[in-house]
Amino acid sequence: MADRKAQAARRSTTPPRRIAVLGAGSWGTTFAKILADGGNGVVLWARRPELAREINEVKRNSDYLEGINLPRELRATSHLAEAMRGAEQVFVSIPSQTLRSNLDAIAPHLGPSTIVVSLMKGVEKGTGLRMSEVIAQGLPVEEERIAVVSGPNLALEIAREQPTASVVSSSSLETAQAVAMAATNRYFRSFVNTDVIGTEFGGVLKNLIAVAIGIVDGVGYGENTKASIITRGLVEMTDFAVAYGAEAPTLSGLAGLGDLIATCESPLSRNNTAGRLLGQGYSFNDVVKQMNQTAEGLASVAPILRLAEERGVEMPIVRQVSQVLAGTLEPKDIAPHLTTDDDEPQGERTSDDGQGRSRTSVWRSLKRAFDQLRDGGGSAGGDRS
Ligand SMILES: NC(=O)c1ccc[n+]([C@@H]2O[C@H](COP(=O)([O-])OP(=O)(O)OC[C@H]3O[C@@H](n4cnc5c(N)ncnc54)[C@H](O)[C@@H]3O)[C@@H](O)[C@H]2O)c1
Ligand SMILES: O=P(O)(O)OC[C@H](O)CO
Repeated sequence: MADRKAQAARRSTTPPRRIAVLGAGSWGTTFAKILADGGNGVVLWARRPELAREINEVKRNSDYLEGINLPRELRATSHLAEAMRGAEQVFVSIPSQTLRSNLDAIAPHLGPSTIVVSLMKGVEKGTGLRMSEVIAQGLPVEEERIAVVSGPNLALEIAREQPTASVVSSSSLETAQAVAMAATNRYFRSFVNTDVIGTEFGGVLKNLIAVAIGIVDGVGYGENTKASIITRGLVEMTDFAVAYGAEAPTLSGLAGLGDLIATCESPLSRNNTAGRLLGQGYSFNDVVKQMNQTAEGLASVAPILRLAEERGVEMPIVRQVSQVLAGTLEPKDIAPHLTTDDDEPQGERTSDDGQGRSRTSVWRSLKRAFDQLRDGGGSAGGDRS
């Protein structure tokens, strides 16, 4: 309580932060609203001048957020330099597969202490890199000034100001806190952690499970099938992320389980919608043609399976999704029980008991926890306020 009061007092006495949001699609525009409603000075970069004009003149983004009134203080521009001038924090919200090609244009406008924040939930197809890794490769910014935001964040619900929480993660707790301070308002709360790998992979992997849920929904299966896929899906997500260095508790937090529930349950989810169309019998190409917004899961399936293979992680549900996308598995045959070629009954491996993880990943987690204790701290995973 005292903390909250101190925070509020600090907010009312500090001048507004200057913030740029790059990408005026549904999430970029919603996030710009979150930040503007948090008292920050926000400029939103839209590629199309007519969209920037609509946002400035009538405070609407009718293509992406129908019926939503945007804050009066929010400004938009189609000039990247103007959006980024003097920005302390730059939030990037464009499709993951387009990030790298935008970095050269962004780089010259970064200040020496600008924080760069990824709002994206995909991995790069060719390299399998997470978005924060692509940013680190392509921009002159140290790892400590890179953050990611991920959580159960369906844009339209938040644009309607429905209470929501999310996670800001950075290898620097100070950076995560600075971003979380900016990205908190009366309807949106940002928690922090330093598990960038877990937070980012949570957002990527839940998309793949949401495609699976959409597929079985489209076929007409009911709640048992979906609950089985969600539960087994969380095991796959945790096994994979831990094998790549994530803290297991992060996958049980907002950026893992939280986002998995939101995305699997909501018809607002584009990944879920894409899956439903596949389940109804549309081909992959038809689905891509019908989607007028970004469904990141479709591009992430192949690189995630490649990465899983490299570390010996089994991902039967994600593999079945890739087979449905390729047209080699009938949507009606997707099932959580197809986990092994072996007919022997398997022990149930849950996401929190560690038994399902390979010995190497359990060992890696233990070693990391031990190293943190030995080095006198650092922050473990889990969502912290
Ligand atoms: N919409 C959500 O609810 C939501 C929530 C959390 C995270 N995300 C993530 O945010 C990211 C953006 O998603 P979105 O929902 O805003 O997508 P969107 O399809 O609504 O908007 C994408 C935006 O990127 C722009 N864009 C497209 N190609 C581009 C290019 N080559 N260069 C620059 N800009 C380009 C488009 O003009 C548009 O403004 C995705 O990674 C998504 O997973 C979305
Ligand atoms: O619409 P989706 O499927 O991209 O999901 C949006 C958000 O990631 C939900 O947290």
